[in-house]
Amino acid sequence: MLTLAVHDILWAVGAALLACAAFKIIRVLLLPYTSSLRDLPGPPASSWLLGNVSELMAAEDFALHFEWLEKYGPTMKYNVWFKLPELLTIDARAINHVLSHSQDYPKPEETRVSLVEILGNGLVVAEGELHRRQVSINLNPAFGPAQIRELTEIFVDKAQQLRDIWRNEVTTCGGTVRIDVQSGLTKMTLDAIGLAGFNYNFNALNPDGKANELNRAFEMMFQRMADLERSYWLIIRSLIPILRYIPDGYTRDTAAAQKVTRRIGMQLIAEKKAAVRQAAQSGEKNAGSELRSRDLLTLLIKANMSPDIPEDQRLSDDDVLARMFLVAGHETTSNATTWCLYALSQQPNVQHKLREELWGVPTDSPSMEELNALPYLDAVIRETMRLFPPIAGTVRIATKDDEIPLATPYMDAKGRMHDSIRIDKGTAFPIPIIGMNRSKALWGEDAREFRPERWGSIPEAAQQIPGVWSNLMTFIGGPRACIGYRFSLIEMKALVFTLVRAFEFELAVPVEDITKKIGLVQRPFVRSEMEKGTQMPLIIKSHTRE
Ligand code: HEM
Repeated sequence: MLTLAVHDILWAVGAALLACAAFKIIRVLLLPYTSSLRDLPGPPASSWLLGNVSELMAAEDFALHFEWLEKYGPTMKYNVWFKLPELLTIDARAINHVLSHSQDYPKPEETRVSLVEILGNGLVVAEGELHRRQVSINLNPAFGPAQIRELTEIFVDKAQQLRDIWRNEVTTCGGTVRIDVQSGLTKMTLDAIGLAGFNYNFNALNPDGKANELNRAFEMMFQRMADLERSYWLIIRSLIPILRYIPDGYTRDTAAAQKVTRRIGMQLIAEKKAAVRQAAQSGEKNAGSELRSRDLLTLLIKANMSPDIPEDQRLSDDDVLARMFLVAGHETTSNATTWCLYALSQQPNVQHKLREELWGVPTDSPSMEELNALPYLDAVIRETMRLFPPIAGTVRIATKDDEIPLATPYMDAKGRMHDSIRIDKGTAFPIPIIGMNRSKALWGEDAREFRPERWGSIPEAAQQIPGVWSNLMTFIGGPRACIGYRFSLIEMKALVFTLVRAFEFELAVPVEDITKKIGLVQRPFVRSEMEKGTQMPLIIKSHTRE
């Protein structure tokens, strides 16, 4: 009797689950006819199963997105699998609405879950009140101009170390050498974030080229983050939570890497807490003058131990450890600098003009103020960040039905005009970083060209872009904008200053041979050497001044 009851209950639960799944599937399949996006203008789907996915995958460097935006206007839709409509808008007012209402538009759950697996429950993935508290209490001060000024010396030292390594190679090879600049730049930025972030020497720029234990663990984590967007298994796994319990190479690798980062991270935290306590006890007022005391982790620990912070608002050691993964920034900066050297290799006049400005500075080791006082360097960095944003796009999810205001009204498929987009709860809202940065409608006909001179006066339309920095979407905007942007910009200026003074750069392969693949960042590849992985081969020659 009891067996029968259990059996019946199992059947009932199974049937309920099946009905629930069927209801969800039917609802999704009906979206092309029920979604509030259905009447937006846009290209017809090529097939029911693939929508426009195959054309999108065949297009390079977002060319199709730009073609569509020019044809259908700044607010449109295209179709993905099963003809599901996907919104695409570069309307500055709409983007501003979404970014400034960050509580209503968080990151999608699957992105957050995947990042938590790799990074732990840190700032990049925290939402709501927890995020606000973490940023306002503990992090913002550590990323302000005063702190970044202190870190400039680290950036300049590390840039000079990279310059000396390349100079040796040039000398050994008799005057010119082909170098994969991306590899050296990535090592430099890892070393810089190690020292600036937590006074840890990754020693990635070491002469024997061997990676230390923490460096290897980080390499593994970044590799896994890049895989998130490339592997079908990982995409499916992020969408179906139960699959995450199946042990695979991915979980094994990330767990092993996390074990190493946790052990070394906790040891660093304990050392820094002891040092902060000791400094407080001995009344040391001058703790900020040493390299050890200016790293971001020490600042964070000091702020967290301050008597002004109520006990219940302090971060735990685990929270602090998660904050160490701010290194999420190092590959973005090296990637942007790689594309900057590429752009300069394509524009000898710009390279020459920049070098002349840099040689006007009477020191090899400039301060933050000296770097910021160079207008052409500034314009070159802005233009690089506009044309080559390391992160091409991101996405948010509407947590409630909403009406998003538009600067430019659109005409729907039935000929009616709308000055807002109606959006249903659960709809994805992409933030097309590269789409806005390269839009002809916003930047003018030469939007796809590298032209630092444009920064003398930017078009009025571009001035509406709600970016946290420089009317660009590169670091996005609103409460969830990148907090490391000042850090990156000065690091990049230190690198470009040091390298462009020392060397002349030329592309080592025909320009058509360079392509990009999107992982975590937009990585460069050589078409005829895909097996070598990501690289940016440049011919480097020492610059000599008469
Ligand atoms: C060129 C360099 C960089 C670029 C282009 C960049 C870009 C971005 C973007 C687009 C976001 C928003 C991602 C999203 O919400 O989907 C972001 C967030 C973030 N970035 Fe950066 N970043 C750079 C460097 C850095 C550096 C050097 C650091 C730290 C030292 C850093 C720390 C962070 C943090 C902590 C967040 C999360 C902020 C939050 O959610 O409140 N970034 N970054």
